Amino acid sequence: HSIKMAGFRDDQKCTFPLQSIQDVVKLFRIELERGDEPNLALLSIVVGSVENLLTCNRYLSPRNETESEQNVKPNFPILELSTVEALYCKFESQIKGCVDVTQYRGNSYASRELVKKTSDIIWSSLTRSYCKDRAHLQTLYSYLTASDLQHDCSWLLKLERVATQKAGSKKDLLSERERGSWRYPILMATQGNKLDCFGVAFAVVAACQILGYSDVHLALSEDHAWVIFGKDGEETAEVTWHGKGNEDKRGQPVCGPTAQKSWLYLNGHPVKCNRHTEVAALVSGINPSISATADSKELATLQQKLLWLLYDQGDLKNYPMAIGNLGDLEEINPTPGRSSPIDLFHQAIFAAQTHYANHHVYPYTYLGGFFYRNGQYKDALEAWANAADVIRKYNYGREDEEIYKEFLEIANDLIPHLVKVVSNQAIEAPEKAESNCLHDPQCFAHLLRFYDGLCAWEEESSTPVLHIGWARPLVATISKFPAKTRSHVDIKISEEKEEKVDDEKNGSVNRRHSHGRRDSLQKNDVKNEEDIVKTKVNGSTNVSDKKAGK
Ligand SMILES: CC1(C)CN=C(N2CCN(c3ncnc4sc(CCF)cc34)CC2)S1
Repeated sequence: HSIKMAGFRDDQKCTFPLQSIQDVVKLFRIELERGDEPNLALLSIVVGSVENLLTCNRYLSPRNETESEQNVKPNFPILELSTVEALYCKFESQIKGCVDVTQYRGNSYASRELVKKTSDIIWSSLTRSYCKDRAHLQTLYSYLTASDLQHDCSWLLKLERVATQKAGSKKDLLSERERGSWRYPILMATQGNKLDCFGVAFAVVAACQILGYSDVHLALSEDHAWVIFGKDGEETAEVTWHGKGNEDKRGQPVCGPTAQKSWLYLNGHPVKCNRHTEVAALVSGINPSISATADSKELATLQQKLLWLLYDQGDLKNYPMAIGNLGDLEEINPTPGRSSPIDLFHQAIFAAQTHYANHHVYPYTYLGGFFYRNGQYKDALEAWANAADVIRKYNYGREDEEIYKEFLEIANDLIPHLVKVVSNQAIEAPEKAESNCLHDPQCFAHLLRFYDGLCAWEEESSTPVLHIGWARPLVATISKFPAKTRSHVDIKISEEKEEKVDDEKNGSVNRRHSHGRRDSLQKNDVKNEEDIVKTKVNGSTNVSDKKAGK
């Protein structure tokens, strides 16, 4: 008897075996367009299998045997239904085997105990020690199989190669399909569950979906993931670890002072996923990298097509990072007739401004990075200044290292390089001096606003941000702007009552004051009104006579 197909419907089964990018896109389309929820575990296993075959197991398929590893270009592996079903069944029986839902019967919403129990099952089954920030550990495929299988599998390959040589002719070469079905019992035999921190959170949500809890959803910040559940998704729970050397807080709600002011938790503005946004997170997490220098073109194309599918369904509207990922992919390989990278990055910014009160940094660093790579340096400086206008709303904490590194690289690597390039341009092409960044007061104004945001981030923070390592590049950068340019920047000192604009209470309306600068009070929650000396930093190109020393 064939194994009862574990909950796979005919319309899912009919797309197998998956042999091309189109086949995978078709399976996702079926899952996303049907009335019922898309099956997160199924899609994660499929994506993980394809990613593994296209990036890790390159030498496993016969096509690669003859050619050298480097120039091999398998167009696409064959993914059998039996392989996917076997892994799905393994996950389903593990979850259902460990959670006795009868003790949670009655309340249709998940309880904190259930979420914690599900997290414990995933957590306790992970391999003891492994490199947590390795690539390709984000899907259930990685959790249900072992990447060290390849080493176990080498004897299998030697055996086959010997068998093939003995057989002599090609016809005896086992087809991928025959070998595939033959080989997977080895897949099943080897334990070795590995997941990265995002993968654990995703696995918990996929497990809760299998247990029938449609209220358990993924919550995503720019560097962490947790779950929301209960009526209206009001409850939160940590289900995974974050960073290195931090005690995990699994089972605890996301709240309290750390969550309020730290960038890691986005001050109450995380992406709260539904099932479609969870599929978008899974697709965003596809990692095409084969090595530090090579990417799988097929996998990048698959990711791009799946993101456009989700985009067209409206599933990226409240997910700025996914739109940003699509913008990066479009820069590398533009899809005819589709939005340009810059349009996509602006859509990501709009999404962050609309849904998350402009509390996300990455939409601006996606845009800034694009302008930087394309030599549009003034626009890059403006985007980075806008990124700094976001981070000023937060207090820097010890778990915010990722965004600290992001700003460190911009300030101490990208901007100094940018300034070096434009100062060489000014020397090589003096006739173009007028359009040169170093002669444009607005560029200098963007630079000052960038650093002002970092200073405001540091104020009231438990941990300092800037130190001497920042000062040297800053001095070098400022000194490249001629005094004439610097003098054109109007720095108006205006004495005025600052009414306090509280991000939280006023729906975090980002009020601009009369002189157009973000109120740094927003994050200080100053209760009583104070005389605040506000400065205006705005590059005005019109030279006031006295300023020009006339
Ligand atoms: C402008 C950039 C430096 C380029 N890539 C960036 N990212 C790549 C993709 N990233 C992401 N893309 C989609 N969804 C998520 S959820 C998440 C937190 C861990 F769960 C990260 C992340 C993280 C940010 S930011």
